[in-house]
Amino acid sequence: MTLPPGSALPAIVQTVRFLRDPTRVLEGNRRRYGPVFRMRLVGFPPEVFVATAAHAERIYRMDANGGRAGEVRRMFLEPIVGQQSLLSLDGDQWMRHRKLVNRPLHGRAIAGYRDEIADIAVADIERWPRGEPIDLRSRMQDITLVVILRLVFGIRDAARLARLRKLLPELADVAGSVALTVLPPGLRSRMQDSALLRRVRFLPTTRFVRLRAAVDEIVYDEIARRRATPDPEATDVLSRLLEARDEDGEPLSDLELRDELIALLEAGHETTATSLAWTFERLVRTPAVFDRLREELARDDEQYLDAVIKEALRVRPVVFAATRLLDSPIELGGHQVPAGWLAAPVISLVHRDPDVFPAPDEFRPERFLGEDAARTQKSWMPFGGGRRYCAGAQLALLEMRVIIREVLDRVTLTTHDPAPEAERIRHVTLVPARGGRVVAHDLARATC
Ligand code: HEM
Repeated sequence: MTLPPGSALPAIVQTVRFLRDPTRVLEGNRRRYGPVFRMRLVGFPPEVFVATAAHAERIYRMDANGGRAGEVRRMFLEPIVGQQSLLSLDGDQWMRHRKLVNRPLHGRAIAGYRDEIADIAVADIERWPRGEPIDLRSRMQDITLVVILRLVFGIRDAARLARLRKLLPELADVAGSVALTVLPPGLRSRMQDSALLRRVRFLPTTRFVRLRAAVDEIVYDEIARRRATPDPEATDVLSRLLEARDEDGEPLSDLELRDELIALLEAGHETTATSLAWTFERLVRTPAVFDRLREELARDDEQYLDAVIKEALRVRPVVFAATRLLDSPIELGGHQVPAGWLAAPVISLVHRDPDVFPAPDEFRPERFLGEDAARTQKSWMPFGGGRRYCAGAQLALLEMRVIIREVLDRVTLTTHDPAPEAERIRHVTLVPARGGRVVAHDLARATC
């Protein structure tokens, strides 16, 4: 059996092209080589990409045995999320964490969050300037950051909340900056650990270490305070994790709790904010859908809202691939993929499969309503798949539902530019190149 087909261009050329326009490169490769193709990206093992739900499913099935997602993510995320979180662990350790973290992030545990998410959103929307362009992605980041700090970290103290609201975006920015991520991991950690280099202020590692230390000080102090005075009524995720015990009756250590909190923030804050920004970016450019959504919400029917959210996550999935590192070889589409390779279901390509989603570039929430909905099920994977399926998917969908409703209850949004915003790569996500720019108008004034 042969290796999957792919470009013979040098890795550096493939990488530069990919970073400039990932969707176009991936689409181009699918057209040229079919639904299973290989690429070389600088600094990473050889990688196979797949573009159909059936092939993606085969890769997700490796989660039980032979596919490591944690090791892949550590290549990007270890400096910020550490080694002891759901994002970065594999094997039995990962399973122990997953069981403990799943409980506070599911079903009834988060159902009670609705009102608090709405209050956080309303407080922010009230402050939006009216009649001038705003960058929706950063507005949404503000909202989803406070949601995580209050409902996941359980922070109530206003001064502490304000401090983390300032520090965390700065930390995320420097952690994801090109200057830091291009450094090979070994060199990066030596630079971070060197007392001498830490005095060189302009180095990205110096700024990163300083910010991480400032955040850690607050997070560890919060953990210590809450251990000292547990509140049995508290419903935030940290309070529940402090109570949680594994099968051997062991709690999570302070280090594990720290890594887990930062991982939930890292995985859950920008992804949700960007998905919301894309949803509005699509809505303002598809007036018929926007009008129908308003009408259905006025009737208090959320079915169409759910379809809008699904369609936005389909046509603009923020995480474009759910990558695994292969422990053992796998056969994909008649090709042999060796152990040691990366294997990535490309979510954005699966979501554009024209056999499942006719006219895939159109924003058509109706695909997810009525009889059509059933055949989309296996091919809709914005939250990944297999055992590593997003642990915060229910919370993310709840946030999106509540925040969109609160926005539409208060303002109407318009754009002067009918052209779609381009996709720009940021860390492992695809964000709107102009930040999801819209103009907000007070509802009362706009409708009179
Ligand atoms: C719309 C928003 C979100 C999107 C699109 C999203 C997407 C994803 C994707 C694609 C993965 C990788 C799955 C895989 O490898 O198969 C993932 C993993 C993860 N997500 Fe999300 N996510 C979102 C929101 C959240 C939120 C709100 C949280 C928690 C507060 C969260 C926590 C996690 C965690 C902990 C993982 C790692 C799970 C594991 O490996 O066991 N995510 N997410």
